[in-house]
Amino acid sequence: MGSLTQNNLPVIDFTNKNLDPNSNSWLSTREDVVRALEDYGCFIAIYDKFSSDLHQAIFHASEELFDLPQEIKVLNTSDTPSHGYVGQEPIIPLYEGFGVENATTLQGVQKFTNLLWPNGNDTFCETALSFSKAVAELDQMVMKMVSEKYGIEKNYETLLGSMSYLLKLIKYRVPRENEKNLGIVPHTDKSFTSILHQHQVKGLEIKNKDGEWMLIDPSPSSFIVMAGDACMAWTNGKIEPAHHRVIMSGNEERYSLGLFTFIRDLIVQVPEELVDGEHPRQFKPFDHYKFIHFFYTEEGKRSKCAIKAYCGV
Ligand SMILES: O=C(O)CCC(=O)C(=O)O
Ligand SMILES: [Fe+2]
Repeated sequence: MGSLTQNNLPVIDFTNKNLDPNSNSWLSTREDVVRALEDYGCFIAIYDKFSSDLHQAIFHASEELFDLPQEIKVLNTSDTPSHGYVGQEPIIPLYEGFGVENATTLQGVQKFTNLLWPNGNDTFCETALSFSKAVAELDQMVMKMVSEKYGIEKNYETLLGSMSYLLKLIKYRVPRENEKNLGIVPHTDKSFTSILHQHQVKGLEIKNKDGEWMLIDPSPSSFIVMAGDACMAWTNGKIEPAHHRVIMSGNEERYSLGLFTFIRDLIVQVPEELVDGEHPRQFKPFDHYKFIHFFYTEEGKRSKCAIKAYCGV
């Protein structure tokens, strides 16, 4: 168990297992999950909770979305920076993304759908909702394992009550002549956790322990589970987020999806269980959405590690 790797990144199988809490497979998977997150800040989950039909359907829906005219696309706005439509940004000209807030609720997805398709789009709505729910289930399983291992389940349950889910649908176009092939600059996610899913075209690279960039192969049952900056603060630095980037190669446009979790309307604190003489508190209590706003200030963008700059002790 846990010995499988892809380009040196751990691969953890969540399929065909009895993953009831306290079962043997739950406990052994829990060990693998925590080790992977502590060592790499991420892992590749093999997860077949949804069918390959859903995989096809969600990317089909995504193509349809990106084909909308620009004046419709920009209707996808948000009070939170980068949670709405982002496109034609000078530092990442190949990148285009939509944000669906509250994506695990019918209300959230419907709000998005009704905005972009005034006559409705039930297929998009159903597909995006099923996808978000299935991926959120994986996220909750992973973080329950982490919280059990650290003895902070109660604290996690409180966070869970305030969790909000952002679905991002992302497209990278092919670079034009004389344009760089950088899809997205190296970064760590500002989320609590992120789960990425790719469609056919490679491009996602994750930095491993040795500082090498690992290219992650797409597959309909592969999901990249990553810790975000907020998870580092919550775990008092036990789990550090992975640096990742997208590099385009070849002549095909690339589609990807991400489900990002954020904690809304609750001050996040390092659990007492993770603080002792040997492990002093490294982060002050913080508001996750205020942290995101901070990240998009000049000071936030300039900082080497935004979460430490924002609430590090
Ligand atoms: O497109 C991808 O695979 C990565 C996207 C990403 O890193 C992000 O949106 O934060
Ligand atoms: Fe990212």
